[in-house]
Amino acid sequence: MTKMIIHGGTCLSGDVTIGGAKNSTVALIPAAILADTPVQLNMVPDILDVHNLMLILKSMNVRSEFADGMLTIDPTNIVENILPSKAIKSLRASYYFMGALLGKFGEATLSFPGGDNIGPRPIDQHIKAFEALGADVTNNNGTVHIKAGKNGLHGAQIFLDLVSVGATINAILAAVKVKGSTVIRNAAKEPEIIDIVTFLNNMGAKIRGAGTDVIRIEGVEKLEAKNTHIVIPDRIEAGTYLSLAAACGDGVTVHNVIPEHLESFIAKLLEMGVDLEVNEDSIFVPKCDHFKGTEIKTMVYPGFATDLQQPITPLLLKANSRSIITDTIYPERTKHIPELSKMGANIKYRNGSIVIEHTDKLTGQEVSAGEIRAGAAAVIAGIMAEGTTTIYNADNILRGYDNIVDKLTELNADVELLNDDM
Ligand SMILES: CC(=O)N[C@H]1[C@@H](OP(=O)(O)OP(=O)(O)OC[C@H]2O[C@@H](n3ccc(=O)[nH]c3=O)[C@H](O)[C@@H]2O)O[C@H](CO)[C@@H](O)[C@@H]1O
Ligand SMILES: C=C(OP(=O)(O)O)C(=O)O
Repeated sequence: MTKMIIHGGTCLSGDVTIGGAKNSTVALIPAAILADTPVQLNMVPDILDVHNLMLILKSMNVRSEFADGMLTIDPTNIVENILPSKAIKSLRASYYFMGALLGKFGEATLSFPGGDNIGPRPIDQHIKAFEALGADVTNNNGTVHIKAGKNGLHGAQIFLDLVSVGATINAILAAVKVKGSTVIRNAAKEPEIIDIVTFLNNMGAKIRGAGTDVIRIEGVEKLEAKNTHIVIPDRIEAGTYLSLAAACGDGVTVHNVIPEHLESFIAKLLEMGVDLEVNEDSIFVPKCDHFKGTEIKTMVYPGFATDLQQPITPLLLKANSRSIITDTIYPERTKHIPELSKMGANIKYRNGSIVIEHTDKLTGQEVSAGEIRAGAAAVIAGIMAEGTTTIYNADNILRGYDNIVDKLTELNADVELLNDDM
């Protein structure tokens, strides 16, 4: 495990460039095994999730190489194999191998996926989709076995009971090479889903409607990569740096942003009085001294992302009035509260909502990154605080923040990573 040391109190300025989206990349990599040719992805973020997915690929004899944001994956010699359960459990998105392997071999056996500890994360809707496509699914002590039933896989009508990013993508991966027509209704609309569908369609898939709540798929026999797929920018990483820049910046430009992917987040910052300058693919955050508290409810896209409720919290501590956050997606996503409280934050969990009051001063402390975005909140709080903050379990941050130490250092923050045993 790794710890992050932050000497707080610095004022940030300059430029930061956002990497490719974690939540696209972690689906694109499993999707790549459906290809009948080698595949190239560009703008791939250098994050632990990518390295763990590469280990899973290796266990299936799929060669991958990663350098300077370019990831090459060659699935042409893929074999069915037992997947390494440590790597599977290190991240949530390993569940995309369920859909991808089912689509490739008509069968998948996987341990239950890991990922952030943010409350219950069932996969019943993924299973519902696989079953609708004709698969039999069993779960034996955390090992999920999915196998095409005696009539094989077939196109299907899938109605998701709730809007799920993972179930939508898994249904697409399972159905893209299945004979016949599949329709996914009540599908999630996140930009990452459009990215995966763009990747598949460029290889010959026939998928329409990504970005709406009805996705229609005509199964195809072959998927052949003819060009390099460029991963979309990470809207959650962008939101994290925007929050950081508003909380402790003296003029910061965040580059490689698609502002349309961040509309609800940008609207909140503007509503609070953060005077953002939104350009075509960058956002300038000026020095901000006064802003108001606000109310936030996390929602499915295009609503306010659950993954940004913790990163915006340290900024809300600086507002001159109370803020309230209600996470409707993951109501138990509160691992940051005890850690920020230790640092002096006036923050409480009350009646299912997070109540944040103005806090004059944060002080450096020893805290833990209980999950990726709780870790992001601790990083921002640590930079705002007086003194030194040590964040344990920093691997959770490195799961999804590309080159975070270099990016923060470039902005003038005093941050380093150390092995926990030092
Ligand atoms: C790798 C990845 O892309 N992770 C993102 C993805 O996670 P993930 O795909 O796991 O999240 P979902 O969109 O599936 O979850 C949304 C809600 O549906 C519930 N649910 C989901 C599936 C299911 O079968 N049954 C069920 O009840 C979940 O518990 C949650 O309350 O979307 C989340 C919500 O935007 C983000 O926080 C994660 O960063
Ligand atoms: C919850 C998250 O990730 P994952 O689904 O990969 O655990 C996140 O990125 O905030």
